[in-house]
Amino acid sequence: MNNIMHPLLQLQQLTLGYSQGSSFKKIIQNFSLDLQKGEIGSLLGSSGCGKTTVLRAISGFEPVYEGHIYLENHLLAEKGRMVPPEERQIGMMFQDYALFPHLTIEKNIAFGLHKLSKVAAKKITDEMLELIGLQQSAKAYPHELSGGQQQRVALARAIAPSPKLLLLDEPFSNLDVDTREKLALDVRAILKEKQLSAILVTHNQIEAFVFSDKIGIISQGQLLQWASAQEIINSPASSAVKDYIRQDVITAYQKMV
Ligand SMILES: Nc1ncnc2c1ncn2[C@@H]1O[C@H](COP(=O)(O)OP(=O)(O)OP(=O)(O)O)[C@@H](O)[C@H]1O
Repeated sequence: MNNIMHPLLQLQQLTLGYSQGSSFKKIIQNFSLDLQKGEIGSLLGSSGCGKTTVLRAISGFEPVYEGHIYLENHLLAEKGRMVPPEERQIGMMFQDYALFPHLTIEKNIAFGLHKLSKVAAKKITDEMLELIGLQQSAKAYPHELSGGQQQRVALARAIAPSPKLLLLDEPFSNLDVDTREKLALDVRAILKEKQLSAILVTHNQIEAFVFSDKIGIISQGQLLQWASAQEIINSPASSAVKDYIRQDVITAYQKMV
């Protein structure tokens, strides 16, 4: 089956928002994008523009008021219909690691594998430990690792159950600048090695540019452009996009490619 004809994720004409008493506050409007299998996307925008709301609708924690969400052509959400989060096969990784402090690193990674046999879970856990380069820390506890190492464990735990899509909500933002850029590149390499599709939410332009195949620029609940970094630099969809992307980000990106 042709991936181009059937994107992994389709967001079609979404309206998202929150009920406030008897009224409805629209946060996201007319929001559409396609993510292909194996593609890494970012949603980039200033605080409060609605990035997390989109991620929460994809993961199944917020309802859709208009439009449709499809994953591998299966309808996940439309008005009045929500496939529960645990049935979506979508992995998640957040900024606050959310590791279990009383469990060792290997037990944290194996947490989502409880339906598998012990042998099968151990095989995947070992593979994940190798993927993130922390085999030596299997028996350690989270507090014994650095912030960057803890985020690697959070990544391993999120991808161990082989989700169809990984959602990352500002996963690098608690880390210092050097660590975050290196980790963003390491995580990208790991996702590419596993051919995993992902969407990152960030307000950090450099992070979005180095991490993603496609960048979605959101302003005031609207998707201004969904395109590769190079397309956004060469052909910004509007003056708002052109004004939004900082020159130092373009310079840094062009040095890297
Ligand atoms: N449960 C809620 N009820 C009402 N309004 C909400 C709720 N959650 C978020 N909002 C509002 O929706 C808007 C978008 O929030 P969202 O968290 O999606 O933005 P964001 O772009 O991810 O911001 P940030 O980068 O600061 O995390 C904000 O104005 C926020 O106040």
